[in-house]
Amino acid sequence: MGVTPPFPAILPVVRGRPLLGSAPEMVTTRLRPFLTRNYQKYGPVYGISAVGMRFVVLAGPEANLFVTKEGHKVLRSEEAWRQNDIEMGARRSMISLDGELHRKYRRVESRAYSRSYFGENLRAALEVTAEDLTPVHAGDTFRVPYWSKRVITEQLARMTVGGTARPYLEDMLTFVQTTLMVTTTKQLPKVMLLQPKVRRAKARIFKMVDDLIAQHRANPAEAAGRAPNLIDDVLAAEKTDPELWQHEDIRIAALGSFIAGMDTAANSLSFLLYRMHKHKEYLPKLRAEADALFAAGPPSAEALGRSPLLHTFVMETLRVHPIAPAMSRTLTTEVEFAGHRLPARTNVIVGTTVSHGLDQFYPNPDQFDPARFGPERAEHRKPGAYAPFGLGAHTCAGSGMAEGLIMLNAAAILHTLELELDPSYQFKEIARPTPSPADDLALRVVGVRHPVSSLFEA
Ligand code: HEM
Repeated sequence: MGVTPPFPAILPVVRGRPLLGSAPEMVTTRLRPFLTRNYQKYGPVYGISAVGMRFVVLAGPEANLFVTKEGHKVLRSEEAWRQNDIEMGARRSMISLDGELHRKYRRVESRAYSRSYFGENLRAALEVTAEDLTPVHAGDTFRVPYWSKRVITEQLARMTVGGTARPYLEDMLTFVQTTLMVTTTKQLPKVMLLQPKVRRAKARIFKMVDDLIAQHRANPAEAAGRAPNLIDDVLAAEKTDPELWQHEDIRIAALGSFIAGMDTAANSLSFLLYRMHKHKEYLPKLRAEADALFAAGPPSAEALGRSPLLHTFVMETLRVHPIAPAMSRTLTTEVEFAGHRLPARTNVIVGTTVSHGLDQFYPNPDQFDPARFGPERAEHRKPGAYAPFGLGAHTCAGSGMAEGLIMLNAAAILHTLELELDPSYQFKEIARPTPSPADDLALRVVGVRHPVSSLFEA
């Protein structure tokens, strides 16, 4: 981050703790309630400081509408993500770019993250789910966060880069989580990147991706008679614009689905599994939907999206447990927002999910209630009310893939297993760096409802 201009004179400023400022509240598990409390106290714009850094928060529906309309003209992503590129050995990546270059990268990379691409590769994703459900038996303990990470990471590997992440799961988690916690959320000191296990993980992951890139070069999709994936798309772009795509940039692009999608989608799936079994009155209906989905073999992506209760459950889970509660940006120019003039170079935090906790949109917002998203109430439809996938130019490029994977895995679990949450379990969240249920979240396998093979049988 660059030098932060002083706060404008009349801006309300949150009083933080001595030296630390509001840093302890900026951990991702505490950020949304903190930004929401201060939105309710000060309105849509206020200042906060954290260990000597100043940020201006733009929050609530006002901020969401402002970013949607004006964000591409006045907000820059580079400062927030540059350190991550450097640590990943790249010159640039989709998320750290702005303007025309960002649009170019996004055009190339987003096809392999899209809903339709997910639909074309659904069977490959379901094969991974099946592999990881097969060893589960009645009486076992189903470790929710571990199972979700293992399955989603492998699904992303097979679908987006045509490889396997099985031998690299621990390396992938160690490298990506530590790097993001140092460079992006800044909750760990830089020295953590020097730990031997992080350096070893980085070397192994880079080798895995470099080998995949080499294999794709040697066997282009068309010649090999297979459908192109993310690496093929990037290599095709390199051919037309070699200066834009040097090896390091291709490598970070190939790692993109893991950096952006592994923890985000897995943690959301874990929250969903927790919610489905905590609010167990919904389970009979959820199981009936899942059984109908698999009645004639694997469902289509469209059928998954049309499952009314499962879909609203996912939406409500993303409202209550958004894994990216806010976005970090820099103002490229002076702007006027909610009656305040903010100078160029101001570090802003856009509290995109503050609206998720406001009574004006979601009556009784702390209550988990999937019916909010049903056609009668559609509480999320009001402008600026719902943004679990961010807003503006950098809105999640993988939202279609994420929703598809989360719903597919949840439906397959509902169809095959009867799981139960211990009623005495005390739910805890951790920030690594995105919010996740704590590692001890587990469900008891009461029984097997249908064999895993039934996921594929017509
Ligand atoms: C429920 C799961 C997910 C959530 C809630 C989520 C949320 C987000 C958010 C909020 C952003 C914007 C970050 C910012 O502006 O600073 C983002 C960006 C992005 N996400 Fe996701 N994400 C999820 C899963 C995924 C998956 C599975 C993929 C890919 C396989 C993915 C790929 C991306 C990419 C490539 C970007 C950068 C887009 C750009 O810079 O233009 N995400 N995501």
